[in-house]
Amino acid sequence: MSCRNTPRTPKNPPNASTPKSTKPPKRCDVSNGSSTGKPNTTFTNDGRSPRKRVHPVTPSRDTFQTPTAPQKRENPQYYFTPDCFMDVSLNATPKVLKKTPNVKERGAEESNLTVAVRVRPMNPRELIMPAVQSIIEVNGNEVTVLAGKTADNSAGITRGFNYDHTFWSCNSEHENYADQKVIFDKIGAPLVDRAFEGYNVCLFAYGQTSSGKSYSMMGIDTDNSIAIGVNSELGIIPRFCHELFRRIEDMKDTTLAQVEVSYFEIYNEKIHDLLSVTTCHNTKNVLKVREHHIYGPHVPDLSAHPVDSYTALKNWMILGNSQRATATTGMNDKSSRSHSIFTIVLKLCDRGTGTAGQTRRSKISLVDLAGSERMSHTADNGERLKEGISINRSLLALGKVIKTLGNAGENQKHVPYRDSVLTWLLKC
Ligand SMILES: Nc1ncnc2c1ncn2[C@@H]1O[C@H](COP(=O)(O)OP(=O)(O)OP(=O)(O)O)[C@@H](O)[C@H]1O
Repeated sequence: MSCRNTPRTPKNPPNASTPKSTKPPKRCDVSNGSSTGKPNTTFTNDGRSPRKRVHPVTPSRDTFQTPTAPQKRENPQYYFTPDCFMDVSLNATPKVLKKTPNVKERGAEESNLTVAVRVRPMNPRELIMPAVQSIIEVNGNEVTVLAGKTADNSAGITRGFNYDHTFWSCNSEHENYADQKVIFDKIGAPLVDRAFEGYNVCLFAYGQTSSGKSYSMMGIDTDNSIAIGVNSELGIIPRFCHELFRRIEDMKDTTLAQVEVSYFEIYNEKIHDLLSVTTCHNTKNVLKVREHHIYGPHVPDLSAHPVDSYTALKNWMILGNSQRATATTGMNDKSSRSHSIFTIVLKLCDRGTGTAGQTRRSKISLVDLAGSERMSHTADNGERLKEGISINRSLLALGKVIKTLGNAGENQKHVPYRDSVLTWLLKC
């Protein structure tokens, strides 16, 4: 589908199949993984608590039209609202929204925020370091850190932390070993469900540098095949996209679906479009964030690309990954030097017998954050140092925002979203 504020850059990259227009609604989840024998965390917010505003989809920018839509065109608010902020169609509001109990009534397990921790195996660098051993243990949903453990296993201090999910990925012989498929099934698949119900979802990976965030989110494409089953190293994002199109195929007789993707990075507090076909590798255009008076911060000039198959989407994903800023640091041979945000907009319309069916729209944000780092371990030259400072500063801002939201209570304090581009954009 076409977006008023989103210039339609040239079609799909080489090999991409013919695009189809589509624009979706939203839902939100977050996830992060761990590394270095240390846990990486994954937060998921399935947006089960309805996104504040629910309103009909505007016909001028949506292929799917509702009978009442033409009236909305006369309202300037609808004219200038970016497509990415078009929430769930009023008529198609999922029933679960209406049934959502208030916070006091529901248990923690029904929270719309899920946090998972994954423990990765030690890497070759850690394995050859003298006297290095794992200090993490996972039991059920608890992670235990043996903070004072010594080489001879003498007494130490232990600390336990509980999460919604914990994953042990250190040795494949372990009975609870969690591979990429297990991670997706537990963390990613429920978000696909929510997205098809019309919620916005956001999943992000958070952790220190080299903890395995990119591995968990994107994984490794070992055989360049579109078949997920034969490629065990693929991460949550490709699996999510594959599952999305599998379900669309299953429901094609009853539901018309449109999918659109965007991919951008925040590098040194600047936004770069990773899917811009006009971008030269070393001269990326810097995009601006704009604050919409109703729908909040957005990136008006970000390109959005309609896709009609997993193959087409994968071509965009490969292009975006190739343009992402990475570098070798003292901690990671291919360290992400930017936060990347892969966005899918899914729009579903029931094939009704009448003139127009009901529309559900969901925005899916899959975020691979850059890792926090100690300058003494990673920063070996001026550029890395500058990147590291920027990364740490924005992660600090993210921490402050999460903390403020968590402590907000009834006396909601000022939430410092504007302290970094990342938190400003994630505000919506
Ligand atoms: N669960 C895992 N199983 C096997 N290897 C892993 C796993 N997690 C991470 N790795 C490996 O560890 C290394 C570092 O992982 P990755 O690059 O994903 O870390 P990162 O957290 O994204 O780092 P940065 O923040 O610096 O970008 C990679 O070589 C990756 O293949």
